[in-house]
Amino acid sequence: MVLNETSINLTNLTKAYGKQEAVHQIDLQVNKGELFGFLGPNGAGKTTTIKMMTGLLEPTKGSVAIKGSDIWKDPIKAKKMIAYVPDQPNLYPKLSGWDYLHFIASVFKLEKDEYIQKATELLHIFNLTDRANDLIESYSHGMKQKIAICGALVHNPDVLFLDEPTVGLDPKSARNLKNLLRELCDQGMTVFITTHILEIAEQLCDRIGIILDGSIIALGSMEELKEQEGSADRSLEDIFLELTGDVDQQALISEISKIEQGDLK
Ligand SMILES: Nc1ncnc2c1ncn2[C@@H]1O[C@H](COP(=O)(O)OP(=O)(O)OP(=O)(O)O)[C@@H](O)[C@H]1O
Repeated sequence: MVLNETSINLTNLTKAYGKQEAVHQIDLQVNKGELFGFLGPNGAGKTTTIKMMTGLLEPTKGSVAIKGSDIWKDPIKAKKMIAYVPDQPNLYPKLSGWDYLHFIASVFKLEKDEYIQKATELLHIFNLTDRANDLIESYSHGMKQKIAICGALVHNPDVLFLDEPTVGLDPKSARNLKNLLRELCDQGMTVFITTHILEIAEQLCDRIGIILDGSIIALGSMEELKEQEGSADRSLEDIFLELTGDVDQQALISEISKIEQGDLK
């Protein structure tokens, strides 16, 4: 359910590392209840953008507002409304899963009866109930990712940022996460995900933004992107590869594979 109310507002957002701009003058609005997918090839500027959006990296120029609060000028108010799960979450290895969730609840000053039921449900959804009293250091990569997602959701953020959320998850956990994200958006949460898995963006996201060399080069729903690219029966993969220029490389890949097979005469 996408509501006509802006949850995330990026204005002229720019990040330069030395002389090189990794993110260049991005303007973007994401609405309440929207599930937004941010795609782009390696090095395009996705992580740099998401880090600026979550207050971890200071923009060189421009601003990020979460429900009207600037993440740099009014960080406490803005950060109370968001949760961020990076692709390699930084967890406390000497805490158990439950300790971690209690810790998050204490940071956000949640009432016990407010979060225990929610945390119990989240642990169940992600198949972590039986391991919740074990130390996080004993968790697999996927389990660490899942407890980080539980921690992000336990305080019911207005806006959730996820960097490559399904990488490392088994198919059942990935499906449960996708269903959960859709449900949370339908209830009014705004979700911003980066992904390299185009199928996920295609099936799950209300709108997709494609970033290349720090600029957004395509933006819209799947239908709108197909219309913009002039063909209704193309997949997001076709559109993505064409827009990001990878189609040209296909010829090179074929040449190299011919050389390797020894049949280039
Ligand atoms: N700390 C840094 N110092 C200098 N350059 C950086 C730094 N961090 C990122 N960059 C550069 O900024 C550009 C964007 O990087 P970023 O990590 O945002 O890309 P990405 O889209 O997340 O890529 P990937 O899909 O590979 O994770 C790249 O050219 C990268 O080399």
